[in-house]
Amino acid sequence: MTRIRITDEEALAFHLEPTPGKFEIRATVPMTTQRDLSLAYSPGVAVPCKAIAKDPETAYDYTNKGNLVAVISNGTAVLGLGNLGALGSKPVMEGKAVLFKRFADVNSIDIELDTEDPDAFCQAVKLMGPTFGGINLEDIKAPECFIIEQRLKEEMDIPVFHDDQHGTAVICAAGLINALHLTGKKIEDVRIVLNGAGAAGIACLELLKSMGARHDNCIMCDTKGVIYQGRTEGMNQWKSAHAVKTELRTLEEAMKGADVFLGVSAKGAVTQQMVIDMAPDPVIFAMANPDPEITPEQAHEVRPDAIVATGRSDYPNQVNNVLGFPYLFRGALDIHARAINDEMKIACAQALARLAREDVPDEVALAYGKNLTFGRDYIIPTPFDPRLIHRIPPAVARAGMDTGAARRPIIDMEAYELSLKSRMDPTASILRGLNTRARAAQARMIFAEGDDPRVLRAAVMYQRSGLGHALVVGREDDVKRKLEAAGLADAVGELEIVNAANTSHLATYKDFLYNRLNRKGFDAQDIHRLAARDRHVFAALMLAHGHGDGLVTGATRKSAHALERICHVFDADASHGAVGITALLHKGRIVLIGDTLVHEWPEAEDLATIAERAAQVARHMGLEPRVAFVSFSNFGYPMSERAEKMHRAPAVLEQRGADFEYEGEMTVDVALNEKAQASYPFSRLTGPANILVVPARHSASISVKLMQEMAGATVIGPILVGVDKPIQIASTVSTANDILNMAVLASCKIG
Ligand SMILES: NC(=O)C1=CN([C@@H]2O[C@H](COP(=O)(O)OP(=O)(O)OC[C@H]3O[C@@H](n4cnc5c(N)ncnc54)[C@H](OP(=O)(O)O)[C@@H]3O)[C@@H](O)[C@H]2O)C=CC1
Ligand SMILES: CC(=O)C(=O)O
Ligand SMILES: [Mg+2]
Repeated sequence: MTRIRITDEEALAFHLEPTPGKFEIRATVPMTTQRDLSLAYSPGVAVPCKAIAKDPETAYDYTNKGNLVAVISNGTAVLGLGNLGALGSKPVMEGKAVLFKRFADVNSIDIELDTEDPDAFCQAVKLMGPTFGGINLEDIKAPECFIIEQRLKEEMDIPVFHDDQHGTAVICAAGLINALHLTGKKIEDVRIVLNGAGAAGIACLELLKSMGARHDNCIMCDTKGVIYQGRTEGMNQWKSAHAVKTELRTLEEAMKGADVFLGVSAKGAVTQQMVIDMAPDPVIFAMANPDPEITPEQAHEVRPDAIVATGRSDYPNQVNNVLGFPYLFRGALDIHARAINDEMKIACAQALARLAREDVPDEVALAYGKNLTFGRDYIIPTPFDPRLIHRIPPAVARAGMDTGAARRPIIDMEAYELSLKSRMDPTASILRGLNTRARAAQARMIFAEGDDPRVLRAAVMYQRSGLGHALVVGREDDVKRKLEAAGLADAVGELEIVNAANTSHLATYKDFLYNRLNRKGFDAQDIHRLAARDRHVFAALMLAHGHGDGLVTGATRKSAHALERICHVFDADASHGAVGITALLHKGRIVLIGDTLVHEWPEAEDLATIAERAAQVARHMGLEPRVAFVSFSNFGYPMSERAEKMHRAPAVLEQRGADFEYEGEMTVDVALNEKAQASYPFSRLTGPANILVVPARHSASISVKLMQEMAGATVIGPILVGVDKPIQIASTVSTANDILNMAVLASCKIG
């Protein structure tokens, strides 16, 4: 697996841009008119207030309570970094909140409480109860976390769940079920050593014991070594419950002959010698974050037979509570649960373990960049597995209903599973799939505008994300200076800087260009100027000669200018069938619009070509194309000279025998809205269109920019399609991330 390298600067920039932090709040109701205001606020709001006061259960209907979880910490055990204080924990808590949203569509807000006093903490959380459907406690150190959770559970009527305890325990149990399955060992027989007797450690051991692990077979260690019966130093009642009668005193001694090591302690707590001393087929879950007790490389170096997992995303087998808390809460919220009980946790662990043993669908393999099959390097589902959202919450909800935790049981489980499937944003998986394909392609990407800091940052990201090799066209001293100014001084040696002065191919490039342009009014002097001084042309020449696999340009000059320069080297104009397609991503929907780049005023034949090219892009993105030729009229009414070509384009596609759905002409609402479509039952579209072919470039540009500015849609493109080699043209307002996206598209050869 390619390890993704990130620098401290990148981590800070990620948190700083586009706005400080990781999320914001959006209204789900219209707030534009006087009427909206009267309904959302005074006087309309009085009606649900009175209804809730009369019947508190209706809060789940009239407020966001039922899908809102608080992530609450006091920052006393932030990951494995120790006590960083309430404010110091905020980035982790914001992170948990966005994970809730991303993976299970649970709205979540982080709350950092500035107290280490359990009484004050409980009092604050308890008072917040009415606001939330659930409370996720996070990164509170032991033993206070046990006292806090216990008390809040008793005093609150919504699920209170300490993620570091139970989230971790559930995932650890799921992973262990499968690791033991692979090694043929039984939980009743294995010798388990657990390092870290805190929140995570105590909960892990408790859950494993409830699943059959034998007390005498489990040795728990902390900073003072083995927790044995009679030990007095650094003890508390929760540790005492796991003390065993033993002569062992150190972790080193305990590891001799152990079958399983579970680490929820600190970086580097395990040595290679300890791993050497373990029993055959040892299971090692080094779960400390961000750095594990021992790295998989170190463990495998001395024990190739080990099954190793960590808490990190950049190694196989990620045993991290991110696989649990989003889905546990999703299931609990959907039954308006009073609590998340042990049965719900065990159901979650078993469902996760089962899922990992099943056949992995292609889309997961695509997102992960390799085929995953149940085995030593795949004992637990990956966080990006799209099946998690519709497989885990139903298991949790069912267990909650069976054990009396549900306030509002789910009647139709099948419908519930379907609703879970449609909750998640399909655009995310498309973007992820493209990234994975790019990573597999390992393309040498030419970034033509090495004098622009955004381009340089994109090139560095491209290379450091393991997408391939970045070739930057620019002057060495200039690139170096700009990288240093961007805080990326260490990237200077990583990028390959290319220019007319340091290439050995300039003469070949000039000959090629001369042959293409000598009858278009360009003399030798013009050719030299273009090849040696114009970076768009130089970069295109590199690409044409195979000195790179793809090209990104257009961040510093208008796209029309960049395209005109590229046309000197490639047949990238309308007459050769080149087309620009822009993807709009908004509210979980993807719509492609064309032509946004090449054809100024396409005729019916050109419109058919645009549809074909767009269909090609859609299929590359994993979408089944449905094309609508859009205008201001529907199927010939009102008649207009301007709409006529849109009316004729479908017939052209029919003649060409197009193998995708297309229809027109129609208005945009009929194209995109199923209900509006129902008025035209003869239409050949079987659902809302995902490709809009518009009458001209101005209407394309207006539509895209309107969606971007008014609706906040994500825009990818224009994607240049129909040229021999992958070339993508960014725009002058592109961010470094947009430019990186263009490089990914070029790398996937979408175009
Ligand atoms: N992968 C995952 O999903 C999760 C991983 N974790 C990781 O687990 C670790 C502990 O978290 P948490 O339980 O919340 O923290 P706590 O502060 O509650 O507990 C930490 C425990 O680890 C022990 N410890 C610390 N350093 C060492 C060491 N070098 N050797 C032996 N024991 C040690 C402490 O011992 P003592 O009692 O003597 O002070 C204490 O018992 C962190 O690294 C965290 O990132 C936590 C939750 C989820
Ligand atoms: C993953 C997690 O919650 C932790 O390391 O604390
Ligand atoms: Mg945590």
